[in-house]
Amino acid sequence: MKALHFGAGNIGRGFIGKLLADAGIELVFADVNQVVLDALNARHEYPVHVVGEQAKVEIVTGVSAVNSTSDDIVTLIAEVDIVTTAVGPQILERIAGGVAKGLAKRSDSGNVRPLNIIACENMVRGTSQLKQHVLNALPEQYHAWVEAHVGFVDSAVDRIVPPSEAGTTDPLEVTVETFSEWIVDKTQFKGELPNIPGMELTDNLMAFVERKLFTLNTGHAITAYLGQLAGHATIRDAILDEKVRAVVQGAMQESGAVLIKRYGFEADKHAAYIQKILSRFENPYLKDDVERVGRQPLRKLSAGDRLIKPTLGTLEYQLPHDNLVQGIAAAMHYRSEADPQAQELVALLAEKGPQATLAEISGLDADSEVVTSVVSAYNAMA
Ligand SMILES: NC(=O)c1ccc[n+]([C@@H]2O[C@H](COP(=O)([O-])OP(=O)(O)OC[C@H]3O[C@@H](n4cnc5c(N)ncnc54)[C@H](O)[C@@H]3O)[C@@H](O)[C@H]2O)c1
Ligand SMILES: O=P(O)(O)OC[C@@H](O)[C@@H](O)[C@H](O)[C@H](O)CO
Repeated sequence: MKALHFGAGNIGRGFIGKLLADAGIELVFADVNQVVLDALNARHEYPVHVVGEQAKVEIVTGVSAVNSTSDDIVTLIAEVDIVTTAVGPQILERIAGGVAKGLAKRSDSGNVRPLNIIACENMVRGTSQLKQHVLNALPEQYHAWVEAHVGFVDSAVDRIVPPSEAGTTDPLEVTVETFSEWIVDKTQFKGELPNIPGMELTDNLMAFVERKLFTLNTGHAITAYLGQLAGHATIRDAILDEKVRAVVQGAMQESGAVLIKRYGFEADKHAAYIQKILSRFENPYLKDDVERVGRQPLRKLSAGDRLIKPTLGTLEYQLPHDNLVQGIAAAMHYRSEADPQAQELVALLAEKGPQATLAEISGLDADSEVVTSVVSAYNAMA
């Protein structure tokens, strides 16, 4: 079996690529970072530091890499059995053109072996969105062939992988927590279901995607935003701050109440899931900066993402959302010189003020009660 994985970054090297390579699948990474590409092709292996009470270093072997903007992608997509991505939601549209060309070549060459494509991004049904971008880039004549031979499989992916410790000189080294979870929608595969240890199959993916994105990522983002406001540099320091922790836990519970209503989760199991997540945020072996977790605040404040979507759920079921409101207000205070979306947020706030800015980014009604509450919280935090 052969796989092409887009994105040799933290989750690509530290989780998805590792699982594929560990399963004995011949793995090629596609990326745009020349330093990483050169190192992968020079060494064909890299170390993964799995940190926890029993730390270990695992070596991923037998890997190579190609530039994601080269025609190598087209050739590879025509021949591999599985394509995965971990590039970031905003990059999916950029890789779609290469994927479309590869699918056309695969069809022209008469390769009818099933191909499955799995986007492993923090978004709801990311692979379905990638599929739409690919179809937009693919001549109509190939669409029926793609429907017949290519599975676009949605997934939920969970493992906290910050960038490697400052000070390492190895561009491939990656540090990961012990916990990991990769759940894929088994109803969307073409051909036989793959047997990849660490990949779980479900026919109820939406429940798992929303449980992960609207619990872990909701809490993570609020930890980052409130943490930065309180002067903390890392997620661990932020979550050990009792004031931050109370809001984070409260927001995960508010979001959880929506998930329990929507998906029928058992309340005590969901409460345990939240406690486990809080302990993962506290992990003393990981140094995860609030700037990584808070990155791209406009994406995180958009309608379908981890802050607004749970809040809309509380409105739908008439449930409390005071802590989510605090989290949204803190997100609007997020600042990062290195983050273009943080800069855009600052410009929008200066031009339009908090009420119109939030309405524009989130799609919420500017005159709604929830926007009024966020603006009051935002002003109080200032
Ligand atoms: N790091 C985590 O803890 C974690 C956990 C779960 C999910 N995710 C999700 O995984 C995705 C990647 O996150 P990450 O933390 O690994 O980010 P990252 O920045 O470490 O990795 C992204 C990689 O994509 C590469 N890339 C950019 N443009 C590309 C292109 N056109 N073609 C191919 N590669 C390209 C970058 O060079 C980089 O190596 C995001 O959607 C994120 O939400 C991350
Ligand atoms: O990757 P983002 O920017 O969507 O979110 C930042 C973190 O919350 C995220 O990367 C988590 O570490 C990850 O989702 C854990 O599974």
